[in-house]
Amino acid sequence: MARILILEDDTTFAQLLEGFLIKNKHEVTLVTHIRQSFKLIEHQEFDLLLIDYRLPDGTGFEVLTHIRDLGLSIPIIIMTSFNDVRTAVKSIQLGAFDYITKPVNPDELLMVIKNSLLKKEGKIKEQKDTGTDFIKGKSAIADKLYEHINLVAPTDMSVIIQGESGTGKEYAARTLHKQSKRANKPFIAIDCGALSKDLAASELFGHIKGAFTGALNDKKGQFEAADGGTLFLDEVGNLSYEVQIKLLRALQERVIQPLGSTKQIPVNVRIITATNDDLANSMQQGEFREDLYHRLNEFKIQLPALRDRGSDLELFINHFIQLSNRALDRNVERISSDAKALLLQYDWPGNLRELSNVIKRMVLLSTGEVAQVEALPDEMMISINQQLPKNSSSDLKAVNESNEKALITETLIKVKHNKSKAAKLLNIDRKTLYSKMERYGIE
Ligand SMILES: Nc1ncnc2c1ncn2[C@@H]1O[C@H](COP(=O)(O)OP(=O)(O)OP(=O)(O)O)[C@@H](O)[C@H]1O
Repeated sequence: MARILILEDDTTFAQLLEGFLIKNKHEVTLVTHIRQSFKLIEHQEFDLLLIDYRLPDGTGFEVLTHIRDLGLSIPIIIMTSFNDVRTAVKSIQLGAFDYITKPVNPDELLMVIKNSLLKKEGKIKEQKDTGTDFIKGKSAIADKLYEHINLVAPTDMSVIIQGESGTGKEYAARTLHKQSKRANKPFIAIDCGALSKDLAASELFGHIKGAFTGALNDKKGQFEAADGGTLFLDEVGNLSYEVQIKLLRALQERVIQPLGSTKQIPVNVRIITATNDDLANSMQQGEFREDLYHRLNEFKIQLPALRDRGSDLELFINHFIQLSNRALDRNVERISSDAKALLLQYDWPGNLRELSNVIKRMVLLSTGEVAQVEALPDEMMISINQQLPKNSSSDLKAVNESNEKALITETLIKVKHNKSKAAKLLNIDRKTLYSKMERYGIE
């Protein structure tokens, strides 16, 4: 049983959710506005927040930032429409545990809630710690990436890992650590995006009792905790200017000074940072210190977007199917050709994290050995169609055929593969529909 706060302004949907979660033995509180949720969070304890992204008095981001500023560690799940997946992915950077796309599938929701609660209790080991769920890929771009990783890993150089959200920056940082001389010492990952301005310095460098209101005991900072090992600073661009100065000093002088203390503590830490913004740009705008940037950027690794990884996409699809089969006790052996065609066409703005979520949902919804297109979010098709105008082909026949194929597939999904209905909507007869489906290889 968990105490769940639902923040959702669509009251009918919220009540449906409430009923469903109560049936599954959770305790539920419903609110429709952000300001109501702030009041409740201050006075009541919750195990989990389930938040709609678009709300009447703001967005889910404001709740995430508020929770972060309060220093609370309640898992937050953002509910969003498929079209907002880019924003949902951003919410993960701000500390959300996960996101779920609307229309919410009940089984998927229960799975995400269960994972969040287990993670909160520390009952699931971070998957990222194990070596078996990691794959490299076989594309030319992956070869280049691992060539760079292998080159720089054994050195003590500071590395900046740059890449869009969900491309696997933390995975890459762990790989660098594992392949370094520091492998037997700690690897500590800090999400700078989820740290409030006030807490960041104390988290990194520690504090002594009484250093500020609320500092009831001495606290060791992560720099000290990572001594001898690697400190991974994710979303480093979010650190405030004051913390940037302290960080630079720690790197240059190899000592840290906990807040409120006069003691200098020597530290030996390798720094790996990650960013999905262009730090060079923040630097030009005066938001990120140039001296710190150069100190962090002794070597840069660029992680490719999933859409640019060519044949790796199929490898990752199969990999995530295997992982999801294991986690969800399913037995999906393959995906139908039209589902596969969709997965290969989509542009994956949320990269590997989004792919992993979509596949997990697909496997969850597939009870047989073949995952069908119905197990993919309908909106994915719409999004693919919006991508189509980018097709720069000057071959009119090819463009027409590709549009026709997309429209037929989309309609079939809409009518749940009822061919008569699809033919009617498309304004063609059934026979023509069958022959077109055969020509385009639509199952
Ligand atoms: N090489 C890999 N092999 C298998 N799975 C991977 C790999 N890299 C990333 N993933 C998957 O993608 C998810 C996102 O990876 P990760 O957290 O490292 O991305 P990120 O770029 O650090 O994201 P963010 O920008 O949001 O911080 C992981 O939880 C994992 O499921």
